[in-house]
Amino acid sequence: MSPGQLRAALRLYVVLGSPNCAGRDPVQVLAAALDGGVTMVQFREKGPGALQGAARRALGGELRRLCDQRGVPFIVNDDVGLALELGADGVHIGQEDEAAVQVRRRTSGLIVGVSAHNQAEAESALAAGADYLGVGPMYATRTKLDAREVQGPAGLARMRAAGIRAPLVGIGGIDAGNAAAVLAAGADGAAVVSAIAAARDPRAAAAELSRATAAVLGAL
Ligand SMILES: C=C1C=NC(C(F)(F)F)=NC1=N
Repeated sequence: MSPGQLRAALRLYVVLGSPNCAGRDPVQVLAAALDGGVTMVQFREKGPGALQGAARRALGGELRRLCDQRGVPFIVNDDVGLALELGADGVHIGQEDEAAVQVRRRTSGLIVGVSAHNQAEAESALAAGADYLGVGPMYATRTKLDAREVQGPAGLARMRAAGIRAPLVGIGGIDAGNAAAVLAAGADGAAVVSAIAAARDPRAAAAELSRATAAVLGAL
């Protein structure tokens, strides 16, 4: 996938696992989100109640198949072995995870995304071979229990001003009401968890976010 294709894929990036789906079947929630127009998917089975072992692998396989059917890139969070086992299109790792350079070596050809909270982390991740950066938290987040301090879209704008040209996606507390500011700050897309996965109507929530992100990118 070229950097240009990756930028387009990052426009509306849903990140989810069973703990984020408000008790609903994550497969049904993802199918609805895909119908609503999400452009990339991250399987992040983490936090209280997360599946482990065979159940985790089975859910990952079902979500992978859904994305395959829709031609949407499927990324696995943290677990490189699971990403390889599921034939994922990529992996997303945090600063505390296996260094991007090791991951790059083990996953030749896969998309490698890395979380970055500041310029130094962004530069080291890109030097290690990251294909895109997840920058946040943009706003107060309901999902990540150990989130770093909220930096807002300004934090992402600072990275662009400092010369970071790589594909960037903002994450943390993003919904249809505040997504535009993240893209206007220079992000290629918005990564969304609860605003879609916990929505009463995930398809409608994804469609509203898809319109919001397309409108800003179209206007830039
Ligand atoms: C901790 C994370 C930070 N950023 C991202 C994403 F936005 F998708 F790149 N995903 C994560 N799991």
